[in-house]
Amino acid sequence: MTRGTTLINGGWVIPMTDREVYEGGAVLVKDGVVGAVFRAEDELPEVETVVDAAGCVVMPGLVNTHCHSPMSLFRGLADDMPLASWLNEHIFPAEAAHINPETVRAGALLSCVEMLLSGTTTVCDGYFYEGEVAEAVVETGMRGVLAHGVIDFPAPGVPDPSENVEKAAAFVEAWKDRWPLVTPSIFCHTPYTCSEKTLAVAKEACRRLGVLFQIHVAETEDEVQRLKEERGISPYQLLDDLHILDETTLLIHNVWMSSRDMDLVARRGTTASHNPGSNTKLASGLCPASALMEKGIHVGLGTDGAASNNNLDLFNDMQLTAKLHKAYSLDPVAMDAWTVLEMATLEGAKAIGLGGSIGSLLPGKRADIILVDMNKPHLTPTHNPVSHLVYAATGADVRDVFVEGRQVVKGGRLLTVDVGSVMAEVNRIAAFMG
Ligand SMILES: CSC[C@H]1O[C@@H](n2cnc3c(O)ncnc32)[C@H](O)[C@@H]1O
Ligand SMILES: [Zn+2]
Repeated sequence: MTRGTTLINGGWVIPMTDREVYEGGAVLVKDGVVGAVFRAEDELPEVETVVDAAGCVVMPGLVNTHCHSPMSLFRGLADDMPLASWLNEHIFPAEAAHINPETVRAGALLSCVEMLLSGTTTVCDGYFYEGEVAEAVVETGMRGVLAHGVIDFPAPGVPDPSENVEKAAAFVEAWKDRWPLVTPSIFCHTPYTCSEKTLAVAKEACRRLGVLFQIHVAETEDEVQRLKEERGISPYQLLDDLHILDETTLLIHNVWMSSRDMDLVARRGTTASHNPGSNTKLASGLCPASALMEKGIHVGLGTDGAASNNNLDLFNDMQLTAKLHKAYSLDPVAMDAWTVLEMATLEGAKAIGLGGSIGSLLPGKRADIILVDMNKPHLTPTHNPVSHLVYAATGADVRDVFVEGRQVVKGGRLLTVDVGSVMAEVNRIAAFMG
């Protein structure tokens, strides 16, 4: 028996290293890392702890490639309107009035709680006071690629926009080697709220610091149309002219893309985040995710913030992705369940620069593992667990969650923070919002 070893044994192991389900398999975890994956017929090692996974799917934790975690504070504050009104008339004013380090910490804690309980182990996030988000991620035991936001207006914590990139770079310096589960990054809001100079300087800082550059792009038809009228180019051409499109840039939304834009992004090796919940609710449109993947672009799934989705349960977004693309293309084969599951795990990990360490249960990768309980009426019978994960399960079916080998959810209960207190604090803050 090797000390410090855990065997997650039984159920349907889906390692995401191939399109195979190991029925009655097992996963060995040692020192926070996946030690081995076993098939039913393999001999199992003697270990210190055994977790009984009978009746459960055992798979990599989900990867949320786009979120603004503090925005759970604004959940349900402004619904049923387009992006421009949502942002300019409701969200920006609410941020100016209510965002400060304490409220960011409270909203981020709530989002981390929601994500962990629904099986998301890694979040790629961008906001203001992102250091507070990082503290919340550490406290709850999540993994995160966390970005300080850059916008050319006075913003929470950055009253002078001329200091925005400097502040973002300072965040990266502060978190670069601080906590192994936190990878810092920089997030430019959009090509229409950041000047060309800001975009170029922010990307240059990312290059110097060796971190991911993130940006919302081509979210609405109006955004693309305006740039075309003003400059005669697409936002992708603009970003490429500024040398921003490369393998360490994550493009978020990508709803209004031409095939020329897609080819350009593919040539540059740039990655993408698909946010179907937010894009449908704001009536922005649908990202051509299948076409992007056919061109070899890594596309992950994102929830966006809880103010535009309105929850952070990636199981919802998986189901939406599978169904929307079929309806839109009139092709029942489009976005099959395996493809969607890959987007929510390994492809998402690749999209945010963590493909070498998470997203599958390949031995040597970090042990971010979830158990999804199939012993539920709405998941019975289990002819095909992959089908259930995409078309029938919800985050509430997640039983256990491990991040870096540490159990943070057990039997549907969070072990790291007191959920009631987190909710009470957000309710206290929300009481001040009109
Ligand atoms: C610098 S990122 C934080 C900034 O982005 C705003 N935001 C949230 N969701 C969206 C979206 O879908 N499109 C554009 N901007 C968005 C958020 O409110 C923050 O101000
Ligand atoms: Zn966003």
